[in-house]
Amino acid sequence: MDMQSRIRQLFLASIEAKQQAMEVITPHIAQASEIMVHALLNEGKILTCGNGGSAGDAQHFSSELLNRFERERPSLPAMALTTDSSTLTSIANDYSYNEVFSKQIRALGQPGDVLLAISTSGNSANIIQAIQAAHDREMVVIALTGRDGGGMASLLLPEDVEIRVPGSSTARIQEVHMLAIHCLCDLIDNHLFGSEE
Ligand SMILES: O=C(CO)[C@@H](O)[C@H](O)[C@H](O)[C@H](O)COP(=O)(O)O
Ligand SMILES: [Zn+2]
Repeated sequence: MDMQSRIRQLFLASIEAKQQAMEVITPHIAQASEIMVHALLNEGKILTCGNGGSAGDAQHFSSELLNRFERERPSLPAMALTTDSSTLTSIANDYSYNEVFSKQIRALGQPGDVLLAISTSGNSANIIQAIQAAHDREMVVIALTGRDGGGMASLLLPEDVEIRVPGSSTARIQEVHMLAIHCLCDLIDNHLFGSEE
């Protein structure tokens, strides 16, 4: 296959992944945005984590809250747990890579805060431990997953929300995760600062 055909094929696969996901995850994105708005209105903050591309997604979301999304508005409290290399390397070195997020959550998480936990497989051990730590700190968990939700899905409590993207390609699931994150930013801004068409 030539390069341009391959690129078109990838675009079409991404469009199809988004169309399939739209039917399934729309209500869960709405529910997740309500939980985040409730936390932000009650002095809560949002902590985010993920590995690889999902670490980038976690940072993408927190920067849009901390700085701005599409309009001028006050900064909102969010923090990615993926960025402090001293903390990450020392926890991984002294304890285990599986604890790089959970240890930070046990220190920073407060009751009423939200954890946005991102994993396409739902099976990354450090994300699973992050969810356990968030529950211990009485935080609500929003899980962005894929495939069958993995170990993350079975850990969630009734007050948590899973946004599970159908499909099995990590790349396609990540592309839908990014759209879901922008939906969350849009819904949060509209709720807190008035709707914009
Ligand atoms: O971005 C990509 C693939 O598109 C990779 O970096 C990918 O995020 C990494 O392999 C992650 O470690 C996968 O973890 P997870 O989504 O299963 O939790
Ligand atoms: Zn990637």
